[in-house]
Amino acid sequence: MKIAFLGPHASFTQLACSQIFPNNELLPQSSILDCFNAVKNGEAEKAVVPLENSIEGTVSMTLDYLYDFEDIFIETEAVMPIAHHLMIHPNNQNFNKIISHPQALAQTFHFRQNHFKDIETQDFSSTSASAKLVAENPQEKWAAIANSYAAKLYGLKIIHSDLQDFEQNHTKFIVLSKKKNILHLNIPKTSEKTSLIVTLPEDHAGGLHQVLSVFAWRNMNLSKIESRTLKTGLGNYFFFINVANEWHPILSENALEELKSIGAHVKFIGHYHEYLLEG
Ligand SMILES: O=C(O)C(=O)Cc1ccccc1
Repeated sequence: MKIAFLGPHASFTQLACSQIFPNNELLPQSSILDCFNAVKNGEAEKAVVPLENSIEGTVSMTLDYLYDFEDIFIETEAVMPIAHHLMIHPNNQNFNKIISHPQALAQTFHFRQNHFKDIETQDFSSTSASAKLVAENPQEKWAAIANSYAAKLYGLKIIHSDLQDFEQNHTKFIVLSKKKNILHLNIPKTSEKTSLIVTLPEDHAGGLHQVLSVFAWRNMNLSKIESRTLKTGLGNYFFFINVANEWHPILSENALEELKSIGAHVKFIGHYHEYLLEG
């Protein structure tokens, strides 16, 4: 099976992907958008992308594409511990710029403030892309923030380890597919959930309260609700909602019916299990 992932090789997403799909053909993509498109166009059967980090929060691009793309569903969610390291080309002694994925730069903000306050930073498409760039440009005095596997693969020297600002640093990765399918893996399972994207009909007092009450009186436990801009104007949002309980078919159908009857638009994103990966 062909699996797209946010590459190049040695990204955190690849470390997650190769644990979820150990014996499959992995197709590195240069952006999260390319991962969604690879599934949409049938170039890959599934894709793995990051959704949320325990320090920095949601990867907003992933949330936006879950809203934008028709018929792309979450099949599973996998949580992996994240450790960041600062690395340079072995021919260099020092550096004048740090490059990495914006999530990695954000997760190491305090470390950088304390140790390298005046050093310029630059966002890059992934941590492994920045490690690769440092390796390919020894004439530039650049450092990358990436994982230890990237340091090894691209021949870089780690000069600071474990830069993440909080000891507990985990990222949730999701598996995308065109099928409404539950992926069963042979690794420890932590929970089961359903994801929905809800948009309210119009701005009126109690609109969100009405939506939430649909779940509340059915005793359906919500484990996440996040608002995200619809990009149609300030103050217009969609709501990404996780229902934590098992998805009881009749109760859930009724809930969806009631949501429709109050004028809310509901997009089903997936019913799936959450697994725990190794770091
Ligand atoms: O850039 C990567 O390696 C990714 O896979 C995205 C990411 C960045 C930082 C933490 C977790 C995932």
